[in-house]
Amino acid sequence: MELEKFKGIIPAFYACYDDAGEVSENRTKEFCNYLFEKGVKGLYVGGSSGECIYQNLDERKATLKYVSETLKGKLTLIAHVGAPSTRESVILAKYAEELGYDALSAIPPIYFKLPESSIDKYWSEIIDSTDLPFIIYNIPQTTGYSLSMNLFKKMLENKKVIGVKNSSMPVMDIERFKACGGENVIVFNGPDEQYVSGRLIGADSGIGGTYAAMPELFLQAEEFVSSGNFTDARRIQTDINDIIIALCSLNGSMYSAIKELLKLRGLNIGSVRGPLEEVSGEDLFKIEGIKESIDQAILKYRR
Ligand SMILES: CC(=O)N[C@H](C=O)[C@@H](O)[C@H](O)[C@H](O)CO
Ligand SMILES: CC(=O)C(=O)O
Repeated sequence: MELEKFKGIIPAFYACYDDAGEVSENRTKEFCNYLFEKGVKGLYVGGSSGECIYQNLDERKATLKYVSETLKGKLTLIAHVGAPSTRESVILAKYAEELGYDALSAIPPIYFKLPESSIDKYWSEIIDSTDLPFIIYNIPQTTGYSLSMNLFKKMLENKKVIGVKNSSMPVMDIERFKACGGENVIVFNGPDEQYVSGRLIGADSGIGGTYAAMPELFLQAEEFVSSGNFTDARRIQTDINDIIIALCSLNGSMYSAIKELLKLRGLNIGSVRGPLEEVSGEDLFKIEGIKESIDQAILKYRR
């Protein structure tokens, strides 16, 4: 399996809505082109940032389709197909394969706290439904399940499993998954606030929810890491973290803050879907300052 195409900055794609809150073909395609022009490696479509659990099957399929129509063959496309039931996940997986996606990914089952045997079965049924490679999504803070080394090893016995996107907070988890998987397995850094440390401890690549808000800064961080310039890598991580903390300190959800920020950066992809809340009142004005910080950080490191 050729893993190079998965190595680089892979933003998690946001849900793109029109002003009435419906999935928007135009805005989805505009967002695709925006990120392509920034120079990212690929996209992770339909995950947390894609508001997957708030969209029905048709809406998720539409988004997968618009993205592949715009970027197939141009960027590495990963389809997140995790859904409440195995049945729906398999429908999405087969559809992503038809559309030419490069890989599938899924969170563990949500809502019921199921035993590990059910998680194994869930992922395996998705994997068996197509010929695509599969990336496990470990995100204990939202799913309540923390991937065990046992299940990780067991999943790796299936050659279609190429890696894990690890969003748990201890960077050591990345080191452990990498030590267990070795060279032929790809570990993606999840927490954007730890991109640099994740890469240093063994992550081969990154998939993140705030990359699309400031792709320039993550691309620059990656360049510092890969060229061994750790002083600047650490400095830019601090600038990134100040920005993420500012985005998360507003009323409303982080995704709403990011979408308002993107409007100031010249791209309108609508707002968020309830129960996610919109940023409102005084806090809306603070986003102007966050945009300034991003602009300044971009200039600071540009040579
Ligand atoms: C818990 C969560 O959503 N994690 C995302 C995925 O790994 C991250 O990319 C965050 O969006 C990011 O680190 C900001 O906190
Ligand atoms: C990485 C992320 O935020 C997502 O799952 O969409």
